[in-house]
Amino acid sequence: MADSAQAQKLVYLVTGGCGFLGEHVVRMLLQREPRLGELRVFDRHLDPWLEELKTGPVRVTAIQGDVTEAHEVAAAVAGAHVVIHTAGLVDVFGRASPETIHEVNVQGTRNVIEACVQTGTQFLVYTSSMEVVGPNTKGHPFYRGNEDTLYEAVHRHPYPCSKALAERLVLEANGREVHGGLPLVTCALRPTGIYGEGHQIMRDFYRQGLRLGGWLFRAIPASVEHGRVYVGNVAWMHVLAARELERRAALMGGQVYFCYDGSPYKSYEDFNMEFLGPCGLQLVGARPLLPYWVLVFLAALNALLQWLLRPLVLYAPLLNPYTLAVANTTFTVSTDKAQRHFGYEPLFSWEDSRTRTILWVQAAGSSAQ
Ligand SMILES: NC(=O)C1=CN([C@@H]2O[C@H](COP(=O)(O)OP(=O)(O)OC[C@H]3O[C@@H](n4cnc5c(N)ncnc54)[C@H](O)[C@@H]3O)[C@@H](O)[C@H]2O)C=CC1
Ligand SMILES: CC(C)CCC[C@@H](C)[C@H]1CC[C@H]2[C@@H]3[C@H](O)CC4=CC(=O)CC[C@]4(C)[C@H]3CC[C@]12C
Repeated sequence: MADSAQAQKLVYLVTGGCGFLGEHVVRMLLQREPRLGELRVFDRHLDPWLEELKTGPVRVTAIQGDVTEAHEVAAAVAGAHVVIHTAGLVDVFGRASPETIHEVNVQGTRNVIEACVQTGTQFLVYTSSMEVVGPNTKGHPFYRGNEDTLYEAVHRHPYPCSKALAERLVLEANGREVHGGLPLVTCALRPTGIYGEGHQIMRDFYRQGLRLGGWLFRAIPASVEHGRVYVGNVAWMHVLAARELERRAALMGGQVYFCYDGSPYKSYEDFNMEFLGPCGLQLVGARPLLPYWVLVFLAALNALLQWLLRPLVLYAPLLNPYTLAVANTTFTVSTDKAQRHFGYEPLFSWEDSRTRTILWVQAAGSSAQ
């Protein structure tokens, strides 16, 4: 697509395009990618809002499919110029089995790579995660780190294990020859905790706070910083990376980029209060109300109950040993690599991101969606 780049209309495929992040990527492409000719949205579950998008100038093709099915992926990838692979099983609560998480996140990614190679698609952007790095099982802090910061990445939980393996597959595939003889160019974007319109855990916290009469109770010390990034900026970073991969293949190919923006460094709960506070909730306690060992005990109890009840019912509360460790370990990034490599600047300021999220929480919290 080199010479006629300005004129040629491109075909993009977004896997997981109906998910929280995927929807934002899809809408961002339609708004901000002038070379877009066709947008293929591939997901296991197609959402009704896709229908509205079909009336615009860009051809939007909804494809119901499963990334674990190699033939379905190959059919969707055939003829695409760029793939943004954001589909994944995000489960840190024990809802799915480790085998299923591996199958979707690792084998699904392998299928996407092989489909690119077989069909001649040259550009692949993969949605990785901060979890590929940490927090690690030892609870070491990662304080304002960047892509080159040395950190002992040790995983045991199926989700980070699967994201780390999948990211490695994507990076190792960079440079492979695709059908037609050209090299595959890949990169991986690593969001920290994403927030914004569509963030289900935020909505759940809001509803829980309403049920408790407007109160939430501090569980984690305010001094523990947790990295967060606005979904619109994560989507924008995907769109920009996908666009620039062709022009800057030598620089960007095989690289990883943390996703970042101007969101403040705060604890997980204090950050959530930036949105839940204006929606009428209050966080009780300058310090955690329960001693940490009680939380550790409750998290272990939840894990035991999950295991005992599994034959009868799925018990998957938010608090378990893994989520407690993540929430209780400082992990924040400070980097400008995406700016240096492909000119990324956040599209949404912190104030914009905050306002948009508050409006969504207010609407989502009071409706049944
Ligand atoms: N939510 C977060 O804070 C973060 C998410 N990520 C990554 O971002 C990506 C998107 O995550 P979210 O939007 O939060 O999750 P999500 O669950 O809202 O979206 C994932 C989408 O993938 C689809 N999907 C799942 N299994 C599939 C399969 N077998 N075949 C086809 N489609 C399938 C789902 O139907 C869903 O629409 C994931 O790869 C996740 O690992 C990375 C860092 C942080
Ligand atoms: C008081 C409790 C201990 C609070 C529980 C909060 C947890 C449910 C969430 C705290 C940190 C979140 C994770 C973090 O933002 C990093 C993530 C990256 C991903 O790729 C997927 C999601 C997640 C694991 C995210 C999940 C919820 C938390 C564990």
